[in-house]
Amino acid sequence: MDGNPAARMIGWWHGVRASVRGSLLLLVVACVLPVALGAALAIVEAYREGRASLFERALSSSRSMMGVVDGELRYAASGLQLLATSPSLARADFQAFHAQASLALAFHGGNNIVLSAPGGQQLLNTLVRFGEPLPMHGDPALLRRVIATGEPQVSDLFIGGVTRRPLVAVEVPVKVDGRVAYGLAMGFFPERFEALVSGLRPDDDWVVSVFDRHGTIVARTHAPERFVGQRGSPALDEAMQRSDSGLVEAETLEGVTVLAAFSRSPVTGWTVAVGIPKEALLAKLQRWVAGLVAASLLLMAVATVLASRIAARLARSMRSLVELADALGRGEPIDAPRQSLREVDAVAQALLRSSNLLEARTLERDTAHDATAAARMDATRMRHAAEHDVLTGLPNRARFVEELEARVEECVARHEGLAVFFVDIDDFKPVNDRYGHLVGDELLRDFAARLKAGVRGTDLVARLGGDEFAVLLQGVSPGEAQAIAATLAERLSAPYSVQGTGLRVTACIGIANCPADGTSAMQLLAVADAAMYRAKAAGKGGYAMAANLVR
Ligand SMILES: Nc1nc2c(ncn2[C@@H]2O[C@H](COP(=O)(O)OP(=O)(O)OP(=O)(O)O)[C@@H](O)[C@H]2O)c(=O)[nH]1
Repeated sequence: MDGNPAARMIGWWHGVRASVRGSLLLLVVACVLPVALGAALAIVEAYREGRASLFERALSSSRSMMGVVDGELRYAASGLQLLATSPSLARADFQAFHAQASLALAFHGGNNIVLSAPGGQQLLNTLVRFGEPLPMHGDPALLRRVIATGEPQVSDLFIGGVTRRPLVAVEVPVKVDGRVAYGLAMGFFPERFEALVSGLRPDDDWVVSVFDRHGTIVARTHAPERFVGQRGSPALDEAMQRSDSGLVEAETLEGVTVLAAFSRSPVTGWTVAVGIPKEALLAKLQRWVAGLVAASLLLMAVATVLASRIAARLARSMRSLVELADALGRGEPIDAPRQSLREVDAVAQALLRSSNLLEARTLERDTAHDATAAARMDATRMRHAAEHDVLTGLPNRARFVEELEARVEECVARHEGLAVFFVDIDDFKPVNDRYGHLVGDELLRDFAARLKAGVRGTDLVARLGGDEFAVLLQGVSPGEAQAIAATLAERLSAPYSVQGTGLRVTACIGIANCPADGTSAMQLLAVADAAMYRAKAAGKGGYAMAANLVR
């Protein structure tokens, strides 16, 4: 048993009796399947690349949005720093500063400007008319950081003291005589940042969120009223805690699966996250897959139809070849009409040539056979004519002598008895003379028949010529021969009726016995002839043994 799987496979393949149609369909599947698989792999690869490219776009978008947010805050800080140098502040002329701050606010996207004492008491708020009572600083921690560092600071999301709404602020220190005398802040509503990042999105589906240093949503392009103030989705939140920028597949707070990228600002510690719905990518993939499936099915259908047609055509051609071959096998003449397939046509023409050749050979053989049969018939006829008498149909002298020679040899070898009768009609000439030769002929035929009927079927009766006949009796003793001759002479002398004429003739029989009277055909015939003459001499109508004359 061959253990090689490849050899076993080849062996199995050779053992399979497949139809043309089945083989062609297998070919179709074998061709289409790898193409479809290749296309599927290409789609998967394209999906991977598309995913990577989307991540890349999301990341670069998050960086550029972060830059814009940073720019806005920086711009606010620089505006505040400029405002902080106002002589009105040095003079503590807050009313004049209120007017200056309100004017400066118009050049920024901020909501208000607030001046606070180091202890947290708001001294001035552009949202409130000068002189009216003011609340405490909304984000005391921010003020403390500003005082502690002497540098501009950006807040986290907090609830504004006047607006009672979530907002963020940029605050700078106002130094008088070298020490921080106030905190000057510009507040922003989340909508300001929403507007900034929204304008940078290439697609409205993109979900962009701006987070403060603690991961709280400061602004959001989608449903800000629901989610500002909350933390991001757990996966994104976790990723943002781990690193300053990165990529993550996560669900938004609404439950939409997105490919998200985030970047943290090294300046403010804020983070911008951009989420691109995966659905768009999947929809594209679905379109590709649907296209691939449709193309594969179409290709398969077209190929199957073509294969079926080719198979049907081949099968038809093959069937016609089988019919031709069967007809050829039966030896029938065949007609091979032109086939549409070149190879099949070549076989059909070859079968036609074979048929023609076979027909020609058969004709030749039949002709030769007919000639042989005719020749054989002629030879048989000639042989028969050469060995038989035309009138009576009995073997003639030559045949009788030939047979006698053979039988004599046998009898001598076996020590068996054999007798030869020489029979001659008495006074036949007068019959001819009186009744004519036709009557004579008829009488000769009747005589021959009676002679034949008077001996055994195995005995050979021959006409030697004229009115002379001979009989060969094998296996008889001289005594038996004599008895047979006596009976025969008796029967032969009974009246004949020829053409309505009653005739009476007798015959003389000369008997020679082998081996007593001779051991050769000619010898025995001559002895019998002599005995017959002796019988005639004795008075006709009798028989005579070679040695003795009886009656
Ligand atoms: N009708 C007919 N006659 C034949 C034929 N052959 C020989 N003969 C005749 O047979 C006759 C024989 O006569 P013969 O030999 O003289 O003998 P026979 O007349 O019988 O006289 P015996 O023999 O002495 O008794 C001849 O007249 C032949 O012409 C034949 O085929 N047909």
